[in-house]
Amino acid sequence: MSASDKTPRTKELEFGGSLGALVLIFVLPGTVFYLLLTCNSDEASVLRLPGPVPSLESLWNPSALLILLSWVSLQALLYMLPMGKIVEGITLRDNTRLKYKINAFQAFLVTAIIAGVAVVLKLPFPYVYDHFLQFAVASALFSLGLSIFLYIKSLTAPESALAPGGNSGNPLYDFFIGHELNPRIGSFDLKYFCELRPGLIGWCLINFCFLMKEIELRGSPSLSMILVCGFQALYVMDALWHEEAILTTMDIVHDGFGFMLAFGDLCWVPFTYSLQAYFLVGHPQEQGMAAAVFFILINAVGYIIFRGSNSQKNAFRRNPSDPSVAGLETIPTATGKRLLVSGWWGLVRHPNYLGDLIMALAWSLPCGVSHILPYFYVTYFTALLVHREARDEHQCLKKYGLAWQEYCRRVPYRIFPYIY
Ligand SMILES: NC(=O)C1=CN([C@@H]2O[C@H](COP(=O)(O)OP(=O)(O)OC[C@H]3O[C@@H](n4cnc5c(N)ncnc54)[C@H](OP(=O)(O)O)[C@@H]3O)[C@@H](O)[C@H]2O)C=CC1
Ligand SMILES: CC(C)=CCC[C@@H](C)[C@H]1CC=C2C3=C(CC[C@@]21C)[C@@]1(C)CC[C@H](O)C(C)(C)[C@@H]1CC3
Repeated sequence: MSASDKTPRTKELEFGGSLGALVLIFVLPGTVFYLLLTCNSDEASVLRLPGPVPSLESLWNPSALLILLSWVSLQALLYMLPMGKIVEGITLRDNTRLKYKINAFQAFLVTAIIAGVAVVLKLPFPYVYDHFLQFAVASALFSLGLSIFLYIKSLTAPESALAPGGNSGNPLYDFFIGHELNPRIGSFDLKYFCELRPGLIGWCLINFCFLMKEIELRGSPSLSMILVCGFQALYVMDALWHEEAILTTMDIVHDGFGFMLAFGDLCWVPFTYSLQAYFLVGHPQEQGMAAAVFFILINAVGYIIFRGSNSQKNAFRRNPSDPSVAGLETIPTATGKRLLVSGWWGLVRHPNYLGDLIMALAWSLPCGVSHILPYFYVTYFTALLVHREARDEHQCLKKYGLAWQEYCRRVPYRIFPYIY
């Protein structure tokens, strides 16, 4: 291996370095349980402590762990089935390119058919609502176990396979960010698998279980529940349909696979992103048709900006002469790549984040304005994307230098036009 193949030491630590990583390892699971316990209480007030801490016995349910393991195994099986195409990822440090299976959307369809059969067989979907906290505990333990396995595995990985963002030499920090970039067992890519399948498809299934719980309690699903489940299902299906696009995201290209993404993908996403539907079961909200149309319009505006900008950049990066982007104004960079300065990417520097945030708001509005809790997602997501934008900005400045400065001059706003 030549010296340039080796992953250099990570010098600039993010998230407050190893102390920040230590705090987040406790704060992230703590937040999940705080939110779920609050949502379970009658008042559902984030400003009050959610009553007594549940006993350990009430948090632990071997059946929940067994169902979770069966779920992950089903998704792993669907991932491995010989369906879908194979594509290559970006070029790695050792000049190789990994191959990835593109079949997440098919996995979703098969899962939907299995769920449909389970409805006909009258399987007890509301069980997930009744034991939600126990599922969250099982999932948190599973992601912790996976992160420990990933860190131990990374200790025997070649130096070129380590993540540029998670090779600081500090075990705690590297455990949190992820030490190895693309950990694989044979051709099974653990990070790529976890990024979209068990968590995102699981999020949709959890929402569906909550909808079934509403039917059990009230005879039919509420309009609010239908809107929340519909909006979020559209978002998940969109992500699965455009699976190939995640191969160029910073999660796949820069961050390793460690506690942050393992916990994020397998516990944080399914158990906090489903909070609106969880809230609606215990705190029903009446919404009229006019309000529903308004929420659908907001979601549609967000989706058009999100999808339009992501597709524009993906088309441009794949082939700058593609007729859909060939007419757009660009600026050259020293790397040979160009930057778009018109179209969606001329509006703000992260139009895809703007669209994502508008959709996030549309997912909370059907839950009414009496509680703050259903607005957790849009609040957290704003913080996540502002932080993510700063990380990306830093990387782009390093990568493109003067050209990036010129882009910032031409497109002064980061996410919100004329505001930020
Ligand atoms: N729901 C959720 O929890 C989350 C959703 N997301 C969503 O994921 C999607 C992907 O986000 P993310 O991975 O953060 O990053 P982006 O898709 O925004 O990609 C950023 C990269 O795009 C390229 N780029 C930036 N500006 C330009 C330009 N003007 N012209 C051409 N290329 C440009 C640069 O890479 P290069 O030049 O090297 O190609 C830059 O590093 C977003 O829609 C985001 O909202 C993200 C995080 C969480
Ligand atoms: C607070 C915490 C635990 C941080 C971990 C962050 C993760 C939850 C997110 C990092 C990037 C993500 C992406 C998606 C989900 C959330 C995480 C994993 C994503 C799969 C959602 C669907 C989108 O369409 C997407 C595919 C663009 C997106 C990719 C990034």
